Amino acid sequence: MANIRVQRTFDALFALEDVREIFRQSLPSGLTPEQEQKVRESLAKVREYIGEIEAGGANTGTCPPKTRIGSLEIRTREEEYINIHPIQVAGRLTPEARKAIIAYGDGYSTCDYCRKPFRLDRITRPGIEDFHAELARFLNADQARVTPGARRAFQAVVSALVEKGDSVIVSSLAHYTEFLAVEQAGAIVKEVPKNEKNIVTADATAEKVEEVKRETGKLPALIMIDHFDYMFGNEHDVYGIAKVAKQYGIPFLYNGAYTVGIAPVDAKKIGADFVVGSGHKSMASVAPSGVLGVSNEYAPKVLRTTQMVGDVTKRKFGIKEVENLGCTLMGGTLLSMMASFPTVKERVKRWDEEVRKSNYFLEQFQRVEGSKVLSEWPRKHTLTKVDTTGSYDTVARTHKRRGFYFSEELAERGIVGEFAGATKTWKLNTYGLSWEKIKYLSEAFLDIARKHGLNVN
Ligand SMILES: Cc1ncc(COP(=O)(O)O)c(C=O)c1O
Repeated sequence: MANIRVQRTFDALFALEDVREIFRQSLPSGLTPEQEQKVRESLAKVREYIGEIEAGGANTGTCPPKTRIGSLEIRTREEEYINIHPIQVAGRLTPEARKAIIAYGDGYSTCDYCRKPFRLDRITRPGIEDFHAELARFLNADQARVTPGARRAFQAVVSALVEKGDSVIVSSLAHYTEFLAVEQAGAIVKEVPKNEKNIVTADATAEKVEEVKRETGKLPALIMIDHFDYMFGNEHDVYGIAKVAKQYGIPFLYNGAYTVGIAPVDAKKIGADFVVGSGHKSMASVAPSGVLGVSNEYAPKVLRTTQMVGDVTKRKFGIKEVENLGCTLMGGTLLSMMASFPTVKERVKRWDEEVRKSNYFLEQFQRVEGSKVLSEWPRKHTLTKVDTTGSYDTVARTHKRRGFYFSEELAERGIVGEFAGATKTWKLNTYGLSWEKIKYLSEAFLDIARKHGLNVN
């Protein structure tokens, strides 16, 4: 059953969009009588829906779920549930970003006032140029660009710096998109082994550099390391690894897919030549979006501009950047990132509190006998891999719904985002939950355990 007020909020927003569409279809001289009539009808609906929202009072009430409005399937997950999905939580939009999508959703909406020199990061209305400068300051990088996802930033850097047959060092917990960027360049990946605590260290990275040098007679062309990996959410020694990279004169790419936008990141302090972030993962932005910070040392290569001239037409393309294929985020994606940015800049200052909440929840979680944390402990991140083989999974073994009983128990309590049916090892992320929700979440896990006869300490 859906929540009446959430449902009607969507109904009202959609009816208002119908009104907007009528204005878009009308001539500059004004509405026709038929259009006037349609506007009146849609506004009457908006009033009706608002009436129902108000009548809901403090008690939200429920109504039959409506999954579609017109042809559009609606999604109310973030409104109706506590979402602990490992990769979704910090990409959740701010209200400002949602409004930005309404205002700038049209395809090339960023280009309304694009003037010479015709490049996205030089557009001043809306203030995209200023945003780029602010973004560079935020990352403490010399220059910044937006990209269609972190993966496209890896691709831009690798394509500029790595030649066919080169080696690129990545972590043994690296994301697959780093592998693909290297593969596309015709190079090969060399993984730094993780230690027994699932951490990638500076020493292990230096050993790998030596190994590559011995085997190929050449230094690796690039080192790319994830500050926090996606498998455990463990912290890796990016500061030490940056020093190793510097000693060998190898460019260092810091993968901040799990930090940029939620935790403070300072390219200069880290010693990174490149900082990559993911908008839809950690910057409250629409997908696909990402950011790339570049040092002045490498900007001439990675941000090189086109020199190509058409042999017949003699056309040239100004200052378009080759690795970025000219412009990147041309509509609602970028505007959502810009609209969320003030919130994002503030929220990174509260990272310690987010980590405290993560630790609090996991302390409670481990009170259920047999529930374990597989990530480093205490937590330094809100993304965590857990093992419930010795607890919730013991119930699943004989339950008629198998592992799905656990997802259903969580959903009944308004919690979603765990891997449905998984009761052995799985991941969760508590980022952005208030203390109230963290306590509710903790209690829900304990409650499910007690209900199924598990021991709670
Ligand atoms: C560690 C890490 N790096 C990079 C990426 C790719 O990010 P994007 O989807 O922004 O390209 C991911 C995505 O899950 C990730 O977990």
